[in-house]
Amino acid sequence: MSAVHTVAEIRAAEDALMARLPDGALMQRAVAGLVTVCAGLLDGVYGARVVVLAGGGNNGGDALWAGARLARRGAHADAVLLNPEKAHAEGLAAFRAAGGRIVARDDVRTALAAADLVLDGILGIGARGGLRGEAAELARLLRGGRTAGAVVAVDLPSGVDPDTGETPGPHVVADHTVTFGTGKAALVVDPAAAAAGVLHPVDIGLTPYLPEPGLTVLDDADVAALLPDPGRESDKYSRGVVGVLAGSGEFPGAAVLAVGGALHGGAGLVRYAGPGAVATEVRARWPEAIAGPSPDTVGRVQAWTIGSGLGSGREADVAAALAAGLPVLVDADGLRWLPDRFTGPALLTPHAGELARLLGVERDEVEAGRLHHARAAAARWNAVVLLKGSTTVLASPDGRVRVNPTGTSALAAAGTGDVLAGLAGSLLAGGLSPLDAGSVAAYAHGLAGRRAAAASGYPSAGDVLSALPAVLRSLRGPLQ
Ligand SMILES: NC(=O)C1=CN([C@@H]2O[C@H](COP(=O)(O)OP(=O)(O)OC[C@H]3O[C@@H](n4cnc5c(N)ncnc54)[C@H](OP(=O)(O)O)[C@@H]3O)[C@@H](O)[C@H]2O)[C@@H](O)CC1
Ligand SMILES: [K+]
Repeated sequence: MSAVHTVAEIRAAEDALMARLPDGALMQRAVAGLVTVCAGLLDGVYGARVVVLAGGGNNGGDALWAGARLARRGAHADAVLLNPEKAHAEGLAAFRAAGGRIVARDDVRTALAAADLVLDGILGIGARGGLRGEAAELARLLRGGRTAGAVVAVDLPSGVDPDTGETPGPHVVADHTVTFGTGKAALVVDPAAAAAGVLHPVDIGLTPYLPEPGLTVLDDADVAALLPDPGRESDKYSRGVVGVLAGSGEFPGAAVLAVGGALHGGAGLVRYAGPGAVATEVRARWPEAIAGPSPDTVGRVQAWTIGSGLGSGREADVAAALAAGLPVLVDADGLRWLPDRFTGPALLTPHAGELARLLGVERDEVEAGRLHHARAAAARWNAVVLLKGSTTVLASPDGRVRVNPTGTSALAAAGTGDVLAGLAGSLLAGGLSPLDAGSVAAYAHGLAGRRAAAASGYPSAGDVLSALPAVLRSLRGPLQ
């Protein structure tokens, strides 16, 4: 599991750690990690051209110290000082002593054009708002492809908002980000995360001083530990029975895909509720599913998945499924008929457009502030909100957040959301909490998307579904 902390938490931990260390020692740990990554990216440090962009804070200090160390190893190091009066004094002295040169304003373009590596030390966790003035102009130059070399962001791409993942204005777009101590929301939540490139975490000894993280990113081992493990003694009922209320005459395929996702998510039994013609299609594809015309008639379940392809005029069916008071997942068309507030375990799985409609804002606003809007909806409906899209975000009403790291553009295809809804509903029926069910489902779904994309250029939702069993098997091992 990787952890993400807020700037306030990082500052408090740094203060506690620095109190036990000699002056400057923490920065030197950060710089050592930064130099190692830079050296690895260069085709030899000796003779390489390195340009340091240094702002007036400690982020600029890191970059200047790193430039100094690379210069000592034979690199040609140039620095652009954005705020010369405030430049980090020790870092600048070390840079000069190592032979580094300060670039005159008129020569910045030329220096960038010749650079093998650019170190972005304009702003780190001290950022407030997007880049302004000359810093904004530099970021534009970098984005305009004025440098052939790699852009390496120090701690964060300058100008992104560390705690929200928002990009309030001009910012650097990096090829790599070397980040210190712990993760930041900006490195895992779009749109900021898209500016970070490849992440290189550097341990500076902060972990013992940091609190439990409010935001986490799961890995394979976390997901394996969370996946329900049916014992040898279990039967189909103890593994969980999931009800799927999905599909319509207009969208029968949504029901087929959602039931397919549910069948592969570990539940022992899937009960489908929907119109006869759709039920016939569902049974033709999945003879193991049981079907009935409505939530009331289909039999007992332990969780409901509601919404994929429901179309219009299904309010009564949705109300009937919700009335059972069971753990529930609501997706797609089902989101039109939410209760005022959930009182039991609930997982909502909107994409940005659906969440925008729920909250009465524009889709662009949701895309620009994914964390904020997912949290707002979680608080408003007392439900876990899984906001789909680039960097899927899950916000729980208790304040916890998870970000899914396995997303892929392969999932941007019709029907993949139905598969996810079925899968997550199945995990709910298997006893997982909405936050665990949503994050495990998103993780496995992303891996299935990647696996399907590796096998076929542009995978369909059916391909993603077909890839799920192998993904789940590789995560949890075979059933005993
Ligand atoms: N603490 C430690 O020991 C360690 C810290 N470490 C490193 O320190 C970094 C944090 O350093 P930091 O706190 O000095 O803040 P930083 O990100 O350099 O920015 C502050 C400067 O930016 C300016 N500024 C702000 N917004 C702006 C804008 N929109 N556009 C333009 N300017 C803007 C602001 O100016 P002001 O507005 O105050 O005049 C101020 O000059 C951290 O990310 C990591 O890299 C590591 O070495 C590990 C050990
Ligand atoms: K930076």
